[in-house]
Amino acid sequence: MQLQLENLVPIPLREKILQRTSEIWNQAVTFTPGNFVKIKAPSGTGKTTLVHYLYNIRNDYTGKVLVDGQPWDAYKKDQIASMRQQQLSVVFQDLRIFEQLTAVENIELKRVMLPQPYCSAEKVAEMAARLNVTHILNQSGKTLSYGERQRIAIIRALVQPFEWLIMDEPFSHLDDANAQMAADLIAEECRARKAGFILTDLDHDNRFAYDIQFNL
Ligand SMILES: Nc1ncnc2c1ncn2[C@@H]1O[C@H](COP(=O)(O)OP(=O)(O)OP(=O)(O)O)[C@@H](O)[C@H]1O
Repeated sequence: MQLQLENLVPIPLREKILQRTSEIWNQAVTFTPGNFVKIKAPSGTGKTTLVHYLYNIRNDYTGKVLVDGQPWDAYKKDQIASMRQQQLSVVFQDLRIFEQLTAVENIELKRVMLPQPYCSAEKVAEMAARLNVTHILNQSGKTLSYGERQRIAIIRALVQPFEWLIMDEPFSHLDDANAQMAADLIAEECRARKAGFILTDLDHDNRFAYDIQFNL
């Protein structure tokens, strides 16, 4: 799946953005399939806005987000739903854990979405062990700490097939050791699928061998 931006500018941030230079906003950008992409920016400059545009849950922009050469609004709802099941996965900054479900139910919801699950239940258990969250799998979503929610949201994003994984500050609640374990798992899962990712973050980091980095 090819993702491209063509002169993308968020309408609410237009004045602010056009006063400075950005490697993303108001540019022609092609994200090469399979690449590990980092987008770095200080707080409040639009990382979450960009992630929401890429996943097509917000569209208050001028310019275009092109998916396989077509703007998002050229696709029908069922085509977009199918892309989100098969080609595009996401870790939102606000994590979106369903609080009325347990941690493992949050993961299962995504895993069994397809008639043929991409991952086995054993694989989920293995990922949970790697990220040190086995002991909280049956705990209610409501009671999870932010660091636990973040690791559950990462596993949930990894149980489906995808060509692109979009992640908004995915390690913001994790210490360095846990962040590196999560990064190693993400890199392995992306390589297994020959998939790429687009990750936003505040600062420079060496957690991944990034193919390309942009300043927002
Ligand atoms: N729907 C909206 N209408 C108007 N302004 C908005 C809207 N959504 C976000 N903003 C503003 O746009 C700016 C960028 O917000 P965004 O959440 O994308 O930033 P961010 O880079 O992800 O920030 P942080 O690092 O704090 O998470 C902020 O100033 C925010 O207040």
